[in-house]
Amino acid sequence: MDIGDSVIDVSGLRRRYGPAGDKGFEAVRDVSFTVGHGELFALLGTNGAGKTSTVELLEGLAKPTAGKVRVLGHDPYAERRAVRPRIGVMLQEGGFPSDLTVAETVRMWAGCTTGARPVTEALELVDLVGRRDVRIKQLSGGERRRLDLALALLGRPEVLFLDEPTTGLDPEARHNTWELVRRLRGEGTTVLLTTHYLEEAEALADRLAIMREGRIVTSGTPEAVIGSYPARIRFAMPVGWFVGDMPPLAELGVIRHEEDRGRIELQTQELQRTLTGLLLWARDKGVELEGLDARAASLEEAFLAIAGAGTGEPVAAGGAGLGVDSVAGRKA
Ligand SMILES: Nc1ncnc2c1ncn2[C@@H]1O[C@H](COP(=O)(O)OP(=O)(O)OP(=O)(O)O)[C@@H](O)[C@H]1O
Repeated sequence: MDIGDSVIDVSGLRRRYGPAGDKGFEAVRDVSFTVGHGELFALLGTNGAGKTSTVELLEGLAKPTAGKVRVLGHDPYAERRAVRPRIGVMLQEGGFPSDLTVAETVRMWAGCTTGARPVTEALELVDLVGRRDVRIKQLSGGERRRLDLALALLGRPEVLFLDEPTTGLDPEARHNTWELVRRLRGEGTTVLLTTHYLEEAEALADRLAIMREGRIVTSGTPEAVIGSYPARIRFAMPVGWFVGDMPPLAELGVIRHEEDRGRIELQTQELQRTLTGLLLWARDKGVELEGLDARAASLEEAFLAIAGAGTGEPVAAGGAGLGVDSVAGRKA
């Protein structure tokens, strides 16, 4: 399989809990996306947005109410036997017998896995070799999470589903997990990640989708999603100078500005143009822009604007349509 071939293909996916009509609840509403070979795709959204309900359909754990799912070219529910040995699944709750040790658990799991990695290799991947003889019930929450990951990786899966893989991990363990996920992706593993950590999605994802109320409301590369939100320039005007002394803000590409006790914030979709205009003006007038700070929007800002908005319709940034689409783009 070549890079770019689609490994996960989802179209018109719907999942309803309970009966049709008012008594039931449709958690996934017409979701479509593809994930290419060796790509890392992150599914984001607030609690209850429908991420787990979607991922469970991809893992073959439930049958969609409507729509199509293909993983490695197969229907993961109807053709579970063809798909299951080639995927690795890290659920939110592992739920292992708590009296077994770490090594016993991995060995037990390996017994049900074709072509399993040796126990030590699996534990090395997640830095748990030193904890191999500890009982599951004595592990910390973060250590259990790492064991969940080791088990998901046991069969050297071609497709890896990671449901909030770093929840409860300390910063070092989180960064180690990121490195491992990057390495696996570098080796050609396709990864579908759900996470509440936006910096995790920003650091790892080739593309991401933000869900709200069962629908994908935005998708694209992290750069494209972030780029559709305005950058901000902040500074303080020296005493005696006012915004009105500057060139007309619209001519500098400013789409919005705020002023609070001499602190100015300019928002722009054209950071370089606005900043250049501002700095040329300041130099010409000999104005010192105190505490000057210019930065692009963060994924967090974009996420809050998109995921937090009230309706099920695609969200507009600064009044304009987002226009961000699922054009494939890969991180180097
Ligand atoms: N078995 C179920 N029966 C009825 N409703 C359910 C069931 N499972 C989930 N839901 C509902 O479906 C919606 C989507 O839930 P889901 O777990 O997919 O969201 P999520 O995006 O994964 O949330 P989180 O970030 O909290 O894990 C929620 O409103 C939830 O209450």
